[in-house]
Amino acid sequence: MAAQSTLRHPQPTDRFSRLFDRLYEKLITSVDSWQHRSPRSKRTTRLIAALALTLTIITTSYGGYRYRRRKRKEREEGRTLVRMNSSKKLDDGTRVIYVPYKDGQTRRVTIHPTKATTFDAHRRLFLNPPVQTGMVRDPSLGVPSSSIKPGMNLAFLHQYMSLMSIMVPRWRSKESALLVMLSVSLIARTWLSIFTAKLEGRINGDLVAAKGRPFLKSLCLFLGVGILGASENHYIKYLQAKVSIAFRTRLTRYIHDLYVNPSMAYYKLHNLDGGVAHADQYITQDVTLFCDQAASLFSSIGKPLVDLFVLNFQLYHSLGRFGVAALLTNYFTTATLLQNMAPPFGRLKALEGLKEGQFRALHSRLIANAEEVAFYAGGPTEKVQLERGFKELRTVMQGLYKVRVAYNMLEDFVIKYCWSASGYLITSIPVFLPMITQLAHDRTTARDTGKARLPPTTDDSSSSNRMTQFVTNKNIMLNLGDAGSRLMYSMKDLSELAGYTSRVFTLVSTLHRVNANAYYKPRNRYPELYSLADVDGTLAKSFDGVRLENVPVVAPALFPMGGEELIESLTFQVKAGDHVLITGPNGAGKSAVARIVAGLWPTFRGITARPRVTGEDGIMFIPQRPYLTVGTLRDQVIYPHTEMDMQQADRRDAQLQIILEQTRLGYLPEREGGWDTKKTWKDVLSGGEKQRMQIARLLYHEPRYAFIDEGTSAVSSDVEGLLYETCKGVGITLITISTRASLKRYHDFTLTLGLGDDASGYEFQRIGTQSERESVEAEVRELRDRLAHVEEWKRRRDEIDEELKQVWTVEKEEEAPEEPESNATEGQI
Ligand SMILES: Nc1ncnc2c1ncn2[C@@H]1O[C@H](COP(=O)(O)OP(=O)(O)OP(=O)(O)O)[C@@H](O)[C@H]1O
Repeated sequence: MAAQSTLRHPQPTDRFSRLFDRLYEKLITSVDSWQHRSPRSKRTTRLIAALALTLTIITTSYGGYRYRRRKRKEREEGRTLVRMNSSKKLDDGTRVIYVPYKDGQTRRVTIHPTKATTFDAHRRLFLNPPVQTGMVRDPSLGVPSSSIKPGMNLAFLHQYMSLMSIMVPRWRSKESALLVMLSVSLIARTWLSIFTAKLEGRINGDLVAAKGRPFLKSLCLFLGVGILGASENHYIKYLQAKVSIAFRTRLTRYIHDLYVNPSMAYYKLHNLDGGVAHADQYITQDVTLFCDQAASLFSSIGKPLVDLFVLNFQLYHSLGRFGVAALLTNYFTTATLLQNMAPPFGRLKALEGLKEGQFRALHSRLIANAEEVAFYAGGPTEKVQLERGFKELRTVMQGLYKVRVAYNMLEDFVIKYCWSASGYLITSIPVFLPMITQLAHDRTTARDTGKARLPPTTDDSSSSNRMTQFVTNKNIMLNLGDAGSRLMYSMKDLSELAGYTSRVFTLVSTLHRVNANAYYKPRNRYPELYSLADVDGTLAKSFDGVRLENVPVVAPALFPMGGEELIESLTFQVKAGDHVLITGPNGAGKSAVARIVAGLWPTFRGITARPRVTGEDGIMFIPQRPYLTVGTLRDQVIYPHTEMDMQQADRRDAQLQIILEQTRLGYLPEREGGWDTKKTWKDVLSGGEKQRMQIARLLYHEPRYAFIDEGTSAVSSDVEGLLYETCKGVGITLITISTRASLKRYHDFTLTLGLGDDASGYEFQRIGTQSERESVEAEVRELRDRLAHVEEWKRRRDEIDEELKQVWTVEKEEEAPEEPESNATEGQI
């Protein structure tokens, strides 16, 4: 028979080849028909093609040129911005930062702010969880009740999924891609485990049957697979770390957007809401632990689950239904047993986090107030507090480790020994009871070899086969045991994750409550008077001036308690050019007025009106305690501007120098080594210098109105006057809070608080008017009257002393009756 020509197409036999051929023929036919239909000659076609090619080359080159030019410009801009350690802020709030990259290059990173619509959508998840989760207890509290204990329950599922919607915002996000890559790697790793188990089985089988060549071949393959397996393991760990960082980045940015924003949640959270103490610890430590655990969840739970599924499927082929059923029964029984005996790790972890935060806060406090404590020599007292904080933390930690060690012992015994023993028992089924698994074995072999049944075997080959099968099964069992134990261990991780999830969820939901002002009035009853659910006033921010109309001055209490009323109803107005001095005794509520106007404290009733913007052309507040920021000397003057803002405002260092001269701080740049010097300014500058620096800030920003709260109390009186005159000279309307009557000369009005018997009265007067003079005279008269009584009070005090002496003498005599008697006896003798 003639050999078939190799040039001839062999007849495609499979379905795929037939489909391919059909498609290919269709394509050729359509190209032919298009050529026949085209009226153009070959020359025209060539001309068009040449033109198209030229055009493509030109546009591509131009595009490439523009791309390179843009990149170069970006690099140059990046270098400048990196040098200035600054960032660009776009109109939509997007920040572009340039970070150093390899070999002096820079990389542009764009940070988009979280959209308002995203916050709106999430608010429902965080403030109104489904009823089934059991998290809604008291709707008036606004946030889900924290009384739900962290653990494996529906509340945890809801909390976890809500946080996941922040960390993986879209299917097409970078985080989704990372998770897909991680899942694929985990599946690949499982496949490699099975492959290795089979290979080991084959190596052992070849060894028993003394087959040299196949043995060496399998050994080489084993080494190759080993390289893949080892790299795969580390790649999985790398991916897991990347997922954790990506999660943390998303979550931290989201929390920062909620925490440090124009609604000043960073102030309100601690001073008004109180739902979360030590937010710093939540943001730094708990978020990190949560992200690490959440990222490792995919490996610690996802991988064992995939392993269990795939490996059980494999075992089903070798051990049959009976084996797998026995195996699964064993797993479920022990898993249920362990689950029921597991201590509440989630709750304990959450408690540990809380105590850790409190201990850290004590240390932060000591660092922040080191000088004051040192002056008082208060070290021993502070130490007692620190040790108390640590003792509380230690008690929780010890409790956690105690319950953990007992549980771990049980877990290890069950997983390592009971499971291994039952594993060996089940693996031996095909050896001792071949009839049970014969069917499955035949089916598997048929699939592997393509034959329906194995040929009859000799004794040697049958023992080699048994060896191969046993080692394969044993390895798969070991992998299965490992997967099962990892799943069991991860249950503990899961319950710890529940603790972190609960803490992070509480932080995010409380921040949502603060931002949305979600303090609802309770149904069927009145809210606490002057609580956050009882705010009926208005803060209007589009007024040229400062005006309070029937506003009660209330020192607020933490939600849901009611605040303390300092002044029942305050009304006054400050127009441009009318400088006002707010005065009165300590604690009368002077700074409270500034807090209400700044929007830190609520306007419970009435109307507060103020300019829209803070800073230039608006209003500025100089707080009682001077604040110095982290950064250069320049940053101290321009705060809250950054260097970038200063450039955009077209301001120069020379102008800053003039401002410092005006505040008598002109020597600072030279003394400190220039504008770019970075120091801990809080410790470098004296009390008076700090206050003068605050006035320098005022002169830099030139607002229309400025509240100065005891801003010059440490400044010498000659410089004080000069500072006030300079501020007035540049057109700033001053609203000064001070107890110094001497400051009246720089102001036009006084608002005196704390008048009357209960110190809740007030008076708003123009300085120098008849009534103001009369009220000052009345005050002086009152003081004189009081002084006139001093001699009388002294006399009365002496009388009381005399009376008391007599009482004490009588008491003493009554207390010691024995002594006179003995004296008398002595006298008689
Ligand atoms: N964050 C706060 N939460 C609750 N109450 C506060 C808070 N800050 C201050 N208070 C209270 O409000 C009252 C008024 O405080 P404010 O600071 O306005 O007094 P002041 O008149 O400025 O006194 P001083 O002259 O001592 O500065 C005080 O009784 C004070 O204890």
